Amino acid sequence: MSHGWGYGPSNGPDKWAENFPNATGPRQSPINIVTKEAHYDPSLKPLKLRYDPSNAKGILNNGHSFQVDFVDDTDSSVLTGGPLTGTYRFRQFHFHWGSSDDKGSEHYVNGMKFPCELHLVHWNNKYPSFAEAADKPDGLAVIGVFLKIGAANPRLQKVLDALDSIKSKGKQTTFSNFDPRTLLPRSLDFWTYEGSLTTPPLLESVTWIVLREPISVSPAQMARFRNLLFTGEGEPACSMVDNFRPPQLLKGRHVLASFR
Ligand SMILES: NS(=O)(=O)c1ccc2oc(NC(=O)c3ccccc3)nc2c1
Ligand SMILES: [Zn+2]
Repeated sequence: MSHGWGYGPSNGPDKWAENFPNATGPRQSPINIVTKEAHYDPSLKPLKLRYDPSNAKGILNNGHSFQVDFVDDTDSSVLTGGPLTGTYRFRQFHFHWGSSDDKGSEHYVNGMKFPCELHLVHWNNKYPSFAEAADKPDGLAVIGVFLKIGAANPRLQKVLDALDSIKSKGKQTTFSNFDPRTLLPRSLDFWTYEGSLTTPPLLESVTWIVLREPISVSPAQMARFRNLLFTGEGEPACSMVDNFRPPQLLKGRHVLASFR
């Protein structure tokens, strides 16, 4: 059985190009955001997020991260505004993190890494489904939020408390009545650029919207992310840590800023 992609020495980001040719494409993510080179664009609109907490469906360990899935068969949880044209339906959020607090984020800011990064994944409702949207240049919009070490974040508690029941790959449980807006910082100032999924198949279909203001996470809370396993029940346990792709070449792209 060919080993699937992952984050280890034999199947990690440096090996992905062997099976996923997008890996060397012109609009790959993540990137290092050099703030002085981000151009303020007054035509960018404020982000508009409307999430219906009752759309929360479940939480799943997918073997690469864990994700909280939302029902996306109506326009009840959507993202509009910012750099976007049209309406993007919210589908799921997930995280990337490190084995220690000095790494973990996928995007960097002026070369600075954060211990964790939250991604909220949305798809353009001009397409019939996520799958149909996922390979279109304007198909997806992902909001990235940095987590920085500080006081314990009470908004993370419900998510962290659910992790005990999805420790190994393939495990899932119900997760209901949750408003992802509670995970966002006060300011919705953002950088935006055209990029890709940061995991295989690395589809170049993502308008990235990375928030400038991080939210807090405590070292004890970070430890709970690291209790998860990449591996399934009955396999030799491998801690789910360092599930991040390093920054990719800009290849001529420009990053825009919604703020001066
Ligand atoms: N790190 S990332 O770039 O945000 C990223 C990377 C890879 C992803 O694959 C999916 N698939 C679905 O959400 C999905 C939604 C509905 C049905 C099947 C899959 N979302 C992703 C986000
Ligand atoms: Zn992600």
